[in-house]
Amino acid sequence: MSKPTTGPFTKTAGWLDWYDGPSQPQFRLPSGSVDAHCHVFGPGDEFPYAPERKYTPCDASKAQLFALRDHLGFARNVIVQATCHGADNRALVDALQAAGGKARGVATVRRDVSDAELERLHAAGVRGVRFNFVKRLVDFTPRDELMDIAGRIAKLGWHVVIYFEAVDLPELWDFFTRLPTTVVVDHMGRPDVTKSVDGPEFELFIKFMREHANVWSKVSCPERLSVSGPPALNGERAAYRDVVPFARRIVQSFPDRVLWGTDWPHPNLKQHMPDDGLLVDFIPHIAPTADLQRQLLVDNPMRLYWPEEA
Ligand SMILES: O=C(O)/C=C(\CC(=O)C(=O)O)C(=O)O
Repeated sequence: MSKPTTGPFTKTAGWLDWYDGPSQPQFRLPSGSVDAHCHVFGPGDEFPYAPERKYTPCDASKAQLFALRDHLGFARNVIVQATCHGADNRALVDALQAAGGKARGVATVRRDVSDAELERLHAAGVRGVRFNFVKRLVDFTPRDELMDIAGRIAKLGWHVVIYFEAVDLPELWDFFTRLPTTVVVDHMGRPDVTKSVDGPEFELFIKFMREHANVWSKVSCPERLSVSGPPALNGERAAYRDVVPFARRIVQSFPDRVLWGTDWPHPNLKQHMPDDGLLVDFIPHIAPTADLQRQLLVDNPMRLYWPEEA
Protein backbone atom coordinates (compact mmCIF):
# COMPACT_ATOMS: atom_id res chain seq x y z
CA MET A 1 0.00 0.00 0.00
CA SER A 2 1.16 3.53 -0.68
CA LYS A 3 2.00 5.76 2.27
CA PRO A 4 -0.60 7.89 4.08
CA THR A 5 -0.96 11.48 2.92
CA THR A 6 -2.71 14.45 4.51
CA GLY A 7 -3.67 16.73 1.58
CA PRO A 8 -4.45 20.39 2.30
CA PHE A 9 -5.97 19.73 5.75
CA THR A 10 -4.17 19.63 9.07
CA LYS A 11 -4.82 16.40 10.93
CA THR A 12 -6.18 16.46 14.47
CA ALA A 13 -3.31 16.68 16.96
CA GLY A 14 -2.00 13.25 17.91
CA TRP A 15 -3.70 11.55 14.95
CA LEU A 16 -2.49 8.01 14.33
CA ASP A 17 -2.16 7.16 10.63
CA TRP A 18 -3.31 3.76 9.36
CA TYR A 19 -0.75 0.95 9.48
CA ASP A 20 1.36 0.81 6.36
CA GLY A 21 2.48 -2.67 5.24
CA PRO A 22 0.08 -4.96 7.16
CA SER A 23 1.04 -8.62 7.71
CA GLN A 24 -0.36 -11.48 5.73
CA PRO A 25 -3.05 -13.02 7.98
CA GLN A 26 -2.51 -16.62 9.05
CA PHE A 27 -6.28 -17.11 9.18
CA ARG A 28 -7.52 -17.97 5.68
CA LEU A 29 -10.73 -16.02 5.16
CA PRO A 30 -13.55 -18.09 3.62
CA SER A 31 -13.97 -17.46 -0.09
CA GLY A 32 -16.24 -14.46 -0.73
CA SER A 33 -15.62 -12.78 2.66
CA VAL A 34 -16.91 -9.25 3.17
CA ASP A 35 -15.18 -6.53 5.20
CA ALA A 36 -18.48 -5.07 6.41
CA HIS A 37 -17.19 -1.96 8.19
CA CYS A 38 -14.53 0.28 6.70
CA HIS A 39 -14.25 3.88 5.54
CA VAL A 40 -12.76 6.12 2.87
CA PHE A 41 -11.42 9.51 3.96
CA GLY A 42 -10.99 12.09 1.21
CA PRO A 43 -8.46 12.47 -0.19
CA GLY A 44 -9.09 15.92 1.22
CA ASP A 45 -7.92 17.75 -1.90
CA GLU A 46 -10.60 15.93 -3.94
CA PHE A 47 -13.34 15.35 -1.36
CA PRO A 48 -13.00 18.00 1.37
CA TYR A 49 -13.83 17.15 4.96
CA ALA A 50 -17.10 18.56 6.30
CA PRO A 51 -17.02 21.95 8.05
CA GLU A 52 -19.00 20.53 11.00
CA ARG A 53 -16.54 17.62 11.58
CA LYS A 54 -15.18 16.88 15.05
CA TYR A 55 -11.85 15.52 13.80
CA THR A 56 -9.65 15.76 10.71
CA PRO A 57 -8.20 12.40 9.68
CA CYS A 58 -5.30 11.23 7.59
CA ASP A 59 -6.50 10.60 4.01
CA ALA A 60 -7.53 7.01 3.28
CA SER A 61 -8.38 6.65 -0.40
CA LYS A 62 -10.46 4.11 -2.27
CA ALA A 63 -7.35 2.76 -4.00
CA GLN A 64 -5.69 2.20 -0.61
CA LEU A 65 -8.84 0.50 0.71
CA PHE A 66 -9.08 -1.79 -2.32
CA ALA A 67 -5.37 -2.68 -1.99
CA LEU A 68 -5.98 -3.64 1.65
CA ARG A 69 -9.03 -5.72 0.66
CA ASP A 70 -6.95 -7.71 -1.83
CA HIS A 71 -3.98 -8.05 0.51
CA LEU A 72 -6.07 -9.43 3.39
CA GLY A 73 -8.11 -11.73 1.13
CA PHE A 74 -11.53 -10.08 1.32
CA ALA A 75 -13.75 -10.19 -1.77
CA ARG A 76 -15.90 -7.14 -0.98
CA ASN A 77 -16.29 -4.09 1.24
CA VAL A 78 -19.13 -2.30 2.95
CA ILE A 79 -18.01 1.32 3.15
CA VAL A 80 -19.57 3.32 5.98
CA GLN A 81 -19.86 7.10 5.88
CA ALA A 82 -17.86 8.60 8.75
CA THR A 83 -18.71 11.83 10.52
CA CYS A 84 -15.67 13.71 9.17
CA HIS A 85 -17.54 13.82 5.83
CA GLY A 86 -20.86 14.79 7.44
CA ALA A 87 -23.78 14.20 5.05
CA ASP A 88 -21.58 14.82 2.00
CA ASN A 89 -21.46 11.33 0.52
CA ARG A 90 -19.31 12.18 -2.53
CA ALA A 91 -16.19 10.27 -1.43
CA LEU A 92 -18.35 7.25 -0.55
CA VAL A 93 -20.22 7.31 -3.87
CA ASP A 94 -16.97 7.74 -5.80
CA ALA A 95 -15.51 4.67 -4.07
CA LEU A 96 -18.65 2.60 -4.66
CA GLN A 97 -18.68 3.51 -8.34
CA ALA A 98 -15.01 2.60 -8.71
CA ALA A 99 -15.42 -0.75 -6.95
CA GLY A 100 -16.99 -2.58 -9.89
CA GLY A 101 -19.79 -4.07 -7.79
CA LYS A 102 -17.43 -5.19 -5.02
CA ALA A 103 -18.58 -2.54 -2.55
CA ARG A 104 -21.84 -1.42 -1.03
CA GLY A 105 -22.32 1.58 1.21
CA VAL A 106 -23.95 3.10 4.26
CA ALA A 107 -24.58 6.84 3.88
CA THR A 108 -25.47 9.76 6.12
CA VAL A 109 -28.43 11.85 5.02
CA ARG A 110 -30.37 14.77 6.45
CA ARG A 111 -34.14 15.03 6.67
CA ASP A 112 -34.27 17.34 3.63
CA VAL A 113 -32.61 14.79 1.31
CA SER A 114 -34.63 14.51 -1.92
CA ASP A 115 -36.11 11.27 -3.27
CA ALA A 116 -33.96 11.74 -6.37
CA GLU A 117 -30.81 11.86 -4.20
CA LEU A 118 -31.85 8.71 -2.33
CA GLU A 119 -32.35 6.97 -5.66
CA ARG A 120 -28.97 8.17 -6.89
CA LEU A 121 -27.36 6.78 -3.73
CA HIS A 122 -29.20 3.49 -4.22
CA ALA A 123 -27.95 3.23 -7.80
CA ALA A 124 -24.39 3.77 -6.55
CA GLY A 125 -24.77 0.88 -4.08
CA VAL A 126 -25.93 2.48 -0.83
CA ARG A 127 -28.11 0.13 1.22
CA GLY A 128 -28.32 1.86 4.59
CA VAL A 129 -28.06 5.06 6.60
CA ARG A 130 -26.05 5.58 9.75
CA PHE A 131 -27.35 7.32 12.87
CA ASN A 132 -24.50 8.27 15.19
CA PHE A 133 -25.13 8.88 18.90
CA VAL A 134 -21.52 9.01 20.10
CA LYS A 135 -21.36 12.46 21.65
CA ARG A 136 -17.72 13.20 20.82
CA LEU A 137 -18.50 12.64 17.10
CA VAL A 138 -21.74 14.48 16.35
CA ASP A 139 -24.13 17.22 17.42
CA PHE A 140 -27.58 16.15 18.57
CA THR A 141 -30.23 15.44 15.89
CA PRO A 142 -33.87 15.34 17.06
CA ARG A 143 -35.29 11.81 17.13
CA ASP A 144 -38.30 12.75 15.00
CA GLU A 145 -35.95 13.79 12.19
CA LEU A 146 -34.17 10.46 12.36
CA MET A 147 -37.46 8.55 12.47
CA ASP A 148 -38.60 10.45 9.41
CA ILE A 149 -35.45 9.42 7.54
CA ALA A 150 -35.85 5.81 8.70
CA GLY A 151 -39.42 5.72 7.36
CA ARG A 152 -38.27 6.99 3.96
CA ILE A 153 -35.30 4.68 3.53
CA ALA A 154 -37.35 1.67 4.69
CA LYS A 155 -39.26 1.98 1.42
CA LEU A 156 -36.01 1.43 -0.49
CA GLY A 157 -35.34 -1.76 1.48
CA TRP A 158 -32.40 -0.11 3.29
CA HIS A 159 -31.45 -0.59 6.94
CA VAL A 160 -30.30 1.70 9.75
CA VAL A 161 -26.83 1.43 11.28
CA ILE A 162 -26.62 2.79 14.83
CA TYR A 163 -23.47 3.80 16.70
CA PHE A 164 -23.72 4.43 20.44
CA GLU A 165 -22.00 3.65 23.74
CA ALA A 166 -23.28 0.97 26.11
CA VAL A 167 -24.18 3.39 28.93
CA ASP A 168 -26.58 5.20 26.58
CA LEU A 169 -28.61 2.13 25.54
CA PRO A 170 -31.31 2.53 28.24
CA GLU A 171 -32.04 6.08 27.11
CA LEU A 172 -32.02 5.14 23.40
CA TRP A 173 -33.97 1.88 23.81
CA ASP A 174 -37.44 3.23 22.94
CA PHE A 175 -36.18 4.99 19.84
CA PHE A 176 -34.17 2.00 18.63
CA THR A 177 -37.00 -0.47 19.17
CA ARG A 178 -39.39 1.70 17.13
CA LEU A 179 -37.18 1.74 14.03
CA PRO A 180 -39.05 0.15 11.13
CA THR A 181 -36.06 -1.48 9.43
CA THR A 182 -33.30 -3.95 10.08
CA VAL A 183 -31.04 -2.25 12.64
CA VAL A 184 -27.29 -2.92 12.63
CA VAL A 185 -25.31 -1.98 15.74
CA ASP A 186 -21.74 -0.81 15.29
CA HIS A 187 -19.06 -2.45 17.43
CA MET A 188 -21.45 -4.36 19.76
CA GLY A 189 -22.76 -1.10 21.18
CA ARG A 190 -19.31 -0.35 22.59
CA PRO A 191 -19.36 -2.48 25.76
CA ASP A 192 -17.10 -1.59 28.67
CA VAL A 193 -15.02 -4.78 28.61
CA THR A 194 -13.71 -4.20 32.13
CA LYS A 195 -17.22 -5.11 33.30
CA SER A 196 -18.52 -8.68 33.37
CA VAL A 197 -19.74 -10.32 30.17
CA ASP A 198 -22.67 -11.59 32.31
CA GLY A 199 -23.23 -8.26 34.06
CA PRO A 200 -26.31 -6.02 33.71
CA GLU A 201 -24.86 -3.70 31.05
CA PHE A 202 -23.98 -6.40 28.52
CA GLU A 203 -27.10 -8.41 29.45
CA LEU A 204 -29.15 -5.43 28.32
CA PHE A 205 -27.45 -5.56 24.94
CA ILE A 206 -28.08 -9.31 24.67
CA LYS A 207 -31.74 -8.68 25.59
CA PHE A 208 -31.90 -5.99 22.90
CA MET A 209 -30.86 -8.56 20.28
CA ARG A 210 -32.81 -11.47 21.77
CA GLU A 211 -36.12 -9.60 21.93
CA HIS A 212 -35.77 -7.86 18.56
CA ALA A 213 -35.10 -10.16 15.64
CA ASN A 214 -34.44 -7.17 13.37
CA VAL A 215 -31.33 -6.18 15.38
CA TRP A 216 -27.90 -7.25 14.09
CA SER A 217 -24.45 -6.50 15.52
CA LYS A 218 -21.01 -5.89 14.09
CA VAL A 219 -18.58 -7.79 16.31
CA SER A 220 -15.87 -5.40 15.23
CA CYS A 221 -13.37 -2.98 16.75
CA PRO A 222 -11.60 -4.98 19.46
CA GLU A 223 -8.76 -2.46 19.01
CA ARG A 224 -11.16 0.30 20.12
CA LEU A 225 -12.76 -1.60 23.01
CA SER A 226 -9.80 -3.42 24.50
CA VAL A 227 -8.30 -2.13 27.73
CA SER A 228 -5.73 -4.80 28.58
CA GLY A 229 -4.79 -5.87 25.03
CA PRO A 230 -2.38 -7.09 23.92
CA PRO A 231 -2.54 -5.02 20.71
CA ALA A 232 -2.48 -6.56 17.23
CA LEU A 233 1.13 -5.54 16.63
CA ASN A 234 4.55 -7.15 16.39
CA GLY A 235 3.25 -10.56 15.36
CA GLU A 236 0.63 -10.86 18.15
CA ARG A 237 -1.98 -13.31 16.85
CA ALA A 238 -3.97 -13.60 20.09
CA ALA A 239 -4.70 -9.91 20.48
CA TYR A 240 -7.38 -8.11 22.54
CA ARG A 241 -8.20 -11.10 24.75
CA ASP A 242 -10.43 -9.00 27.01
CA VAL A 243 -12.84 -8.41 24.08
CA VAL A 244 -13.08 -12.07 23.04
CA PRO A 245 -15.79 -13.21 25.55
CA PHE A 246 -18.10 -10.34 24.51
CA ALA A 247 -17.78 -10.86 20.77
CA ARG A 248 -17.87 -14.64 21.06
CA ARG A 249 -21.06 -14.54 23.11
CA ILE A 250 -22.81 -12.48 20.43
CA VAL A 251 -21.53 -14.67 17.58
CA GLN A 252 -22.62 -17.87 19.30
CA SER A 253 -26.02 -16.49 20.43
CA PHE A 254 -26.99 -14.82 17.14
CA PRO A 255 -24.91 -16.48 14.40
CA ASP A 256 -27.20 -15.31 11.59
CA ARG A 257 -27.19 -11.62 12.65
CA VAL A 258 -23.52 -10.76 13.01
CA LEU A 259 -21.07 -8.97 10.74
CA TRP A 260 -17.34 -8.29 10.92
CA GLY A 261 -15.26 -5.43 9.58
CA THR A 262 -11.73 -4.11 9.87
CA ASP A 263 -12.81 -0.52 10.62
CA TRP A 264 -9.86 0.56 8.47
CA PRO A 265 -8.47 3.27 8.65
CA HIS A 266 -9.35 3.17 12.38
CA PRO A 267 -10.16 6.82 13.07
CA ASN A 268 -9.58 8.37 16.49
CA LEU A 269 -7.48 5.63 18.05
CA LYS A 270 -5.26 7.15 20.69
CA GLN A 271 -2.91 4.40 21.94
CA HIS A 272 -1.85 2.34 18.93
CA MET A 273 -2.72 1.60 15.31
CA PRO A 274 -3.32 -2.11 14.68
CA ASP A 275 -1.70 -4.19 11.95
CA ASP A 276 -4.79 -5.15 9.91
CA GLY A 277 -3.35 -8.58 9.04
CA LEU A 278 -3.14 -9.42 12.74
CA LEU A 279 -6.63 -8.02 13.24
CA VAL A 280 -7.95 -10.61 10.78
CA ASP A 281 -6.27 -13.24 12.94
CA PHE A 282 -8.60 -12.12 15.76
CA ILE A 283 -11.61 -13.58 13.88
CA PRO A 284 -11.21 -17.30 14.72
CA HIS A 285 -11.02 -16.43 18.42
CA ILE A 286 -14.55 -15.02 18.31
CA ALA A 287 -15.99 -17.32 15.61
CA PRO A 288 -14.27 -20.63 16.40
CA THR A 289 -15.89 -22.94 13.83
CA ALA A 290 -15.93 -22.95 10.03
CA ASP A 291 -19.74 -22.64 10.07
CA LEU A 292 -19.69 -19.57 12.31
CA GLN A 293 -16.93 -18.01 10.22
CA ARG A 294 -18.86 -18.54 6.98
CA GLN A 295 -22.02 -16.99 8.43
CA LEU A 296 -20.13 -14.01 9.90
CA LEU A 297 -18.00 -13.25 6.89
CA VAL A 298 -20.00 -14.42 3.87
CA ASP A 299 -23.63 -15.48 4.37
CA ASN A 300 -24.81 -12.65 6.64
CA PRO A 301 -23.22 -9.69 4.81
CA MET A 302 -24.29 -11.12 1.46
CA ARG A 303 -27.90 -11.45 2.67
CA LEU A 304 -27.92 -7.86 3.91
CA TYR A 305 -25.93 -6.08 1.20
CA TRP A 306 -26.14 -8.29 -1.91
CA PRO A 307 -29.51 -10.07 -1.39
CA GLU A 308 -29.88 -10.49 -5.14
CA GLU A 309 -26.83 -12.81 -5.09
CA ALA A 310 -27.27 -14.51 -1.72
O1 LIG B 1 -14.93 4.30 12.60
C1 LIG B 1 -15.71 4.00 13.48
O2 LIG B 1 -16.55 3.14 13.30
C2 LIG B 1 -15.63 4.68 14.73
C3 LIG B 1 -15.35 6.00 14.94
C4 LIG B 1 -15.48 7.05 13.93
C5 LIG B 1 -16.85 7.19 13.40
O3 LIG B 1 -17.68 6.36 13.60
C6 LIG B 1 -17.22 8.35 12.58
O4 LIG B 1 -16.46 9.32 12.50
O5 LIG B 1 -18.30 8.31 11.99
C7 LIG B 1 -14.96 6.41 16.30
O6 LIG B 1 -15.26 5.68 17.26
O7 LIG B 1 -14.33 7.46 16.42
